[in-house]
Amino acid sequence: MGRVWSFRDLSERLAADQRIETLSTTDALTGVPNRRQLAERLSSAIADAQRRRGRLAVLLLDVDAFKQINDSLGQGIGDRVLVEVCQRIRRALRAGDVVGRVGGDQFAVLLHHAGTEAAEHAARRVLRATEAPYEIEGSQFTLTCSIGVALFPDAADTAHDLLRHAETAMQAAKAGGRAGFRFHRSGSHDDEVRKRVRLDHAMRQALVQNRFRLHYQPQIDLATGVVIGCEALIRWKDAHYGDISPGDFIPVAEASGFIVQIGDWVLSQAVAQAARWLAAGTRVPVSINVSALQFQQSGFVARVAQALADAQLPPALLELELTESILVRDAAEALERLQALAALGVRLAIDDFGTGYSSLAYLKRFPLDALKIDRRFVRGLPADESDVAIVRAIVQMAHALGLSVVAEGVELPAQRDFLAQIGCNTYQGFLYAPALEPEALLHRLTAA
Ligand SMILES: Nc1nc2c(ncn2[C@@H]2O[C@@H]3COP(=O)(O)O[C@H]4[C@@H](O)[C@H](n5cnc6c(=O)[nH]c(N)nc65)O[C@@H]4COP(=O)(O)O[C@H]3[C@H]2O)c(=O)[nH]1
Repeated sequence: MGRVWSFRDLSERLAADQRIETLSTTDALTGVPNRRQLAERLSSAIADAQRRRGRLAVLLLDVDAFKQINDSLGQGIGDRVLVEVCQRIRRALRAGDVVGRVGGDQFAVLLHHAGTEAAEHAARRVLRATEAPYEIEGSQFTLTCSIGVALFPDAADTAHDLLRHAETAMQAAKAGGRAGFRFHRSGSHDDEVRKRVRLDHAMRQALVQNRFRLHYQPQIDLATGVVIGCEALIRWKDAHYGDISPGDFIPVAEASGFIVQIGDWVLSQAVAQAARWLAAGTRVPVSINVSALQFQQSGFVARVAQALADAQLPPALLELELTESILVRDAAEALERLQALAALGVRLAIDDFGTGYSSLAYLKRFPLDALKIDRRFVRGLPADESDVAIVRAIVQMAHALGLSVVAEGVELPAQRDFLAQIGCNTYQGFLYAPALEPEALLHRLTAA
């Protein structure tokens, strides 16, 4: 049966809704916003400050040793203490500032338009106000509070993070002897810098102490299944840090410039290894990764020539993998350098193709031999339509330009089979083998 709503029903309903809304956003004991409402008000204040390029501060206050008050004077008095603390905080602040109860004995304060100085004044006022003697139901006592302060935009730019940082600062105030306040110190950036500096230092030690190794990942001809080359990948086992991935330390070396020395070491090690394999009767071309900074060194071409001469390696057994960014950055100079390298007789490949900006037509200007398709495009093969379209297009156009194509990161037979079917030339990936120690690679080659 249908329900007929009267005005009375409606107004009761609205009142009930209002009550529910109030209960879910207000702290029942003190009547101030609860954590949820405070976080909402903080979020909108942040959005507003962002628009105005303004500032704000969050204070997180915790009553010191509140449990003792509860235990010795009883929970009833404990509750009244919290109500009084809350009133004192409100009176110590400006009209527009917001106080909320965010935990048992924790209050948070949102100070609009406040920077360091204003936040410090407010924290001092709140501490003074809450430290004045209390008299509740005949009991007289004093208490202290600890406050943590976090500023927007200095410490964080979300309500959640500001509250979190204010809490950490409050805990620091407690650890520092209570009854005081602390600002959040944004250590994360400094920590990051320190970490990078330590890693850079450790890398320099590692090179001197000969802790780097090269492993070699086989590259397989898709038409014949024969290993026709390998990619040298650097490995670092540090005495203190353990195994460190090149994905972690190469970017640090690139940022500090140390990549030039590492790259030089890789070059001489890789050509020496290929020369040893050749001397042992196995002809395996080696590819090495060349960073942009290394490539841009004025002596780079001469260095490559020297390394080949030192190892007496035929240049055709060395391939340099360059990133697309090398071609895009200073095209005229890059072209000259690539021509000099091609004249030496080394092979040139573009690594991680598809992730940069160069178009295939643009590649025509450079004396390249191969393109390596980034493993991100290989991952979705053969099911992902867009990966299929991209890989197909790269293979077709590369072939039109006379370049051979190497697919990276092949992990599944279905990926390999699809690549073979569309005429891709070579693949590498865990499906055949990860990067192997030189002896293990030779073993795979001779056992095959
Ligand atoms: N998921 C998956 N990954 C596969 C598969 N097959 C190979 N890989 C990994 O893919 C990376 C391929 O090297 P990259 O794209 O040149 O990416 C390299 C390269 O940019 C850089 N790097 C490594 N060695 C050197 C080096 O000697 N010199 C320079 N400049 N960079 C290097 O570090 C990056 C990471 O190297 P690694 O950690 O050795 O990671 C290697 C390799 O171990 C596979 O089937 N699936």
